[in-house]
Amino acid sequence: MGTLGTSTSTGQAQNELKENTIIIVFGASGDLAKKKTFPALFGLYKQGLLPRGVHIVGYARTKMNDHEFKKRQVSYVKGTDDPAVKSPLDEFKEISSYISGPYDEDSGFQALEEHLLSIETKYASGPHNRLFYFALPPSVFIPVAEGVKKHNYSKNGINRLIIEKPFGKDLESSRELLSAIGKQWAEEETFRIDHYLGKEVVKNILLFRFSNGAFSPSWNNRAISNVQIMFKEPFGTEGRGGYFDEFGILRDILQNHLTQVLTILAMEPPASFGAKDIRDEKVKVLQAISPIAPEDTLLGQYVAAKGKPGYLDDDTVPKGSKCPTFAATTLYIKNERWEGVPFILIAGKALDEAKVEVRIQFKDVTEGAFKDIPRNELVFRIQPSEAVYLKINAKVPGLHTRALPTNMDLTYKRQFPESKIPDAYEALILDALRGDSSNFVRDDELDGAWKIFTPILHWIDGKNGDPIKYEYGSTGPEEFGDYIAARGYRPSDGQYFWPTPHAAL
Ligand SMILES: NC(=O)C1=CN([C@@H]2O[C@H](COP(=O)(O)OP(=O)(O)OC[C@H]3O[C@@H](n4cnc5c(N)ncnc54)[C@H](OP(=O)(O)O)[C@@H]3O)[C@@H](O)[C@H]2O)C=CC1
Ligand SMILES: O=C1O[C@H](COP(=O)(O)O)[C@@H](O)[C@H](O)[C@H]1O
Repeated sequence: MGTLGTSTSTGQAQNELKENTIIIVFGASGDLAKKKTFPALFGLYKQGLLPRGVHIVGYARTKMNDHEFKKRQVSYVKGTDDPAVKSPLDEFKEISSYISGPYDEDSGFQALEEHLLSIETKYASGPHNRLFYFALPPSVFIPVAEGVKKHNYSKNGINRLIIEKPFGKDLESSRELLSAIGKQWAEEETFRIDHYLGKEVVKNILLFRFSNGAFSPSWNNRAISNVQIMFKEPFGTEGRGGYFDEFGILRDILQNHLTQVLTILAMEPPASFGAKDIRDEKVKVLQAISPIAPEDTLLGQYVAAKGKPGYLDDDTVPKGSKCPTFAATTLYIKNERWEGVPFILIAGKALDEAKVEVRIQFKDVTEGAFKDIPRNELVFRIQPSEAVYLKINAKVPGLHTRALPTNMDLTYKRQFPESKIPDAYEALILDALRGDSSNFVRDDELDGAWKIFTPILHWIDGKNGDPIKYEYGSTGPEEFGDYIAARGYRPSDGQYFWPTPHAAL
């Protein structure tokens, strides 16, 4: 079986950091570091996938002693330890350390450098590599990128920089960010992470599309009516309101995660599965999409219900904020393959369930006996319970002629019972260590995505488009059903009776 990414042609990852490597996590006191970055690093460590002799260094302003840092660092790591034996978790804590310092003063980076050098004296001579991970708010990306380049850039080894989204707030600020960081860091050194590109089912879309000839003839506007890419979370901002209110659901989820998924669904076959060819094709999709129109956008904000607080009840949210916590918007790709097919992006917080999925709805069967039968749908369930399934109509067995929508089902747990589904952050950090940027966001992809979203974001920031209230724990604004119906979506559940006089026996 072939593999994707830079490992395809050579069978070997390129410029892999195999030893003498320190991973430095900025923002080590924060939510992302605690919930995702450190657990992913531990996951890789446990599997023996980090470079030999690796060290992890956390950096942030918060003053913490070693004990406090390590307690926090592993607070989201799953599994229990047997206190009688030295566990991988103990080892992981031993190779980790913490330095506190500012993000905008030389002194902090100088202290960090001393610490890094003291670790490196224990390494064998030869190149010393450094992977810098920015688990930071974008407001400090630039000073930290500059400080690190000035004081902490390894002179004799490989340096890499992983930066978290959101990359800016609109096209202009994103370009400023790109340009400021680009002055110090080469594009090949910069890995812009969008963790949805590390999710197993998202990675499967490429393979599914381009290795299954059965689907190629119908992957276009002749067969497909509409596509929904939907993100649902059953909890609200809960303490992250300060961050969230500045960005809103469009910048938090739609402009990056869902748009990235869209490009993979819609791209033309790449010349190869190398990083450049894949990203070239994704950029072409973005360039073929017009900016989003306000009339194609439905905005919502959750209110208190079922004993749960509303968005405006969160102390970290400014009073009277109009920030959308739910959005549905429709993108049209102006090319021969996709002309006329609505790609509906939907994301909401505090909804009725946790679910992220892509739903590709095929057109009705043409005139004739089955013209009213439910449509086929191909669903990629990204999470939870990863699956790909195709809704098809089948005759119910028996002496009657009744058709029922049923599923051809590839549920991962059933189909691959032995396989562990990797965590997205584990997969992407490993890619960065291996120098494979296929699943990271290139500068022109970012530019393309911001061009599509900036006008609607400015329109919303100008206090236009009052969000519609929806209850915590609901399916979103009541208008949502009509919104997707108006864009061609038809629910496909229910039974179907054969349209003949002796139908339902
Ligand atoms: N949390 C999550 O689930 C996800 C987050 N992200 C992205 O990761 C990045 C970090 O997110 P998250 O960890 O949630 O954010 P936090 O608000 O927890 O910030 C991380 C750390 O940065 C420092 N910090 C926070 N605000 C400021 C500020 N205004 N100026 C300087 N330093 C500040 C704090 O450390 P100290 O004060 O100690 O220096 C904090 O611990 C963001 O870009 C976010 O969009 C992406 C995907 C998921
Ligand atoms: O980037 C973000 O993603 C998380 C959801 O990530 P998931 O892997 O759990 O689906 C979201 O909660 C957060 O608001 C956003 O910044």
